[in-house]
Amino acid sequence: MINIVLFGKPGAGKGTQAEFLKEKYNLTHLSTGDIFRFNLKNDTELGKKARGFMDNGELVPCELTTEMLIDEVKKHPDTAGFLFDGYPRTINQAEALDKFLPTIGSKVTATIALEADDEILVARLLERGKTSGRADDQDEDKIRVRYQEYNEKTAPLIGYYKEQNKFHAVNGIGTIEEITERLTSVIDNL
Ligand SMILES: Nc1ncnc2c1ncn2[C@@H]1O[C@H](COP(=O)(O)OP(=O)(O)O)[C@@H](O)[C@H]1O
Repeated sequence: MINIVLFGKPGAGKGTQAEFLKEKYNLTHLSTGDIFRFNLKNDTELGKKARGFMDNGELVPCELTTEMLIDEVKKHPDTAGFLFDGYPRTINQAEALDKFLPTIGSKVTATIALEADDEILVARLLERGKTSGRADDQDEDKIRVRYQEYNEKTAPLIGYYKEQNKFHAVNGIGTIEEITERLTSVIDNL
């Protein structure tokens, strides 16, 4: 089983690249953002609990997120592996994943970060907000909160995975195809 954590700031292109990588490597793509948005749209109990946090650009509490993620993983017992997109986003979540995966005989294979400058990313998000209907992409203040959340809570994961020799970074600026190529060359050399 190969488990890849796609890592990067909001707007870095994780979702776009995940679409290609899941096909190429036959992986199950789990995007916590997408799962939350599905629950929001369908007004589920989980959606009701997550809405306020998401609309403000804040992280949803870890217990809720981890429980949801583990439920999703368990739905795919026969998969060749997972592509985690948007999870883990805190040290607490990374530790939860490192505790859970061994219970299904697995582990994180590698974390790959898509890197890009903040100004480029904010511009991308505002552009996406024009068409995606995502409330958190339409307001610069909310975007700023997401970057604060990233810097405070998610950036420490770089050190966490570096210590485990599992951290790889690729340049996230270029055409979609160029970036896919950079990612596949990392994965093919794992
Ligand atoms: N691992 C997580 N932990 C807590 N909250 C999360 C997590 N993943 C997604 N969310 C919530 O969903 C929102 C949107 O997630 P996502 O689409 O991955 O965002 P982005 O485009 O900012 O990377 C986040 O701002 C957060 O509120």
